[in-house]
Amino acid sequence: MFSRLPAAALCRSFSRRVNSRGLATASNFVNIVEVGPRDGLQNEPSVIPPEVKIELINRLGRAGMKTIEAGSFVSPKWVPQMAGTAEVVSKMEKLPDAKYQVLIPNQRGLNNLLNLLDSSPTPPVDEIAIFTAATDAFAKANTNCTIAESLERLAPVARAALDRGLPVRGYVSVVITCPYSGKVDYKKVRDVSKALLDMGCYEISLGDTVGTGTPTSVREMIEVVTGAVSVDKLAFHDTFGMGVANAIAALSCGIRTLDASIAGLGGCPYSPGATGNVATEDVLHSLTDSEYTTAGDLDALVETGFWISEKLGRANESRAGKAYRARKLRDQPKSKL
Ligand SMILES: CC(C)(COP(=O)([O-])OP(=O)([O-])OC[C@H]1O[C@@H](n2cnc3c(N)ncnc32)[C@H](O)[C@@H]1OP(=O)([O-])[O-])[C@@H](O)C(=O)NCCC(=O)NCCSC(=O)C[C@@](C)(O)CC(=O)[O-]
Repeated sequence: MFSRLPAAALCRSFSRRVNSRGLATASNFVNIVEVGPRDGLQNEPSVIPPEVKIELINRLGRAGMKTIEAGSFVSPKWVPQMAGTAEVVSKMEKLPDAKYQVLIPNQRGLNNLLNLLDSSPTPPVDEIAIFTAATDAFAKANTNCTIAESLERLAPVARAALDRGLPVRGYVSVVITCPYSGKVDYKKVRDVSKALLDMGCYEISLGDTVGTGTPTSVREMIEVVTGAVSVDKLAFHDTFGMGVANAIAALSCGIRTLDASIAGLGGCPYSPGATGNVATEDVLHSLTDSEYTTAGDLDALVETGFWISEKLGRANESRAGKAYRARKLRDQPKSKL
């Protein structure tokens, strides 16, 4: 099964193309960005010990995830759960063939990261992600400023990060619906994506933060955005039950990077009513025996999904994870149960 092979092995069988981050890509190779340790955990109500976050990142790396968002350097007053990110990234196991990124909201966050890099013998992270939104209402709720103000704030952050050799990924939230101002104008998604690319972002992740997207609306949105932005620089991120269907719709439009979160964890604290992200296990399962290939050991990810769900005392939201676990229990000899 392709999805269980390491990325390097998968890529060898395709004509190689190297993107701006140096990762080998092929026309049907899908990069999955594992956002569980950041987006997945940021909204959890109880304090998660750093050792659990570190173990989660380590397990995801060992399960073959090639891009892992390890945490964020945001204000702890806004998102208390991410307060210990410096400790987490300093102590996590950093595998040489994986990329680790952190989310940065402003110059203060970047300075905190750069101080950490300066005092670390080896860089704990490889790149940063910056974020804004397609509506002023959401940008204000999430970052206390309008879109225009956020772009003004982020431009020097991106420049400084690039000067330090840190590639920058861009997020645009609420690309379909805004929880505060309703249906989103896709032209705004296009313009904000372009502004982030002009700042030097190597890729834009389009977030259906509320999770109201359907394959039809996702295609419509991508069609408008790709009028101005090259398609291989887009990624798709989803937070609700249409995630897998929307991910497949995005792939059919040429998107080759998908954000996903182990066990379907997460969501933005400033998107009221939204449930978790599309589960990594579900995305991997949906690519099984398909025209697409990806990295990641599905068995190890299923176990990791159950492990973190148990640690958090919550239900595992991955349908595929639950089905694989049930099958394994069914197939196990009775003596081992
Ligand atoms: C942007 C700000 C900081 C503006 O917040 P603000 O209140 O306007 O900023 P401020 O400069 O007035 O700072 C407020 C306090 O925070 C401190 N502070 C300020 N910055 C930092 C920092 N970097 N690190 C540590 N501390 C910081 C600052 O020092 C001050 O402390 P005080 O003086 O009151 O003691 C705030 O709104 C913020 O941190 N927002 C982040 C919210 C967030 O993390 N949301 C979730 C991530 S986005 C997401 O999940 C969506 C995504 C990306 O996954 C895609 C999708 O699905 O849509």
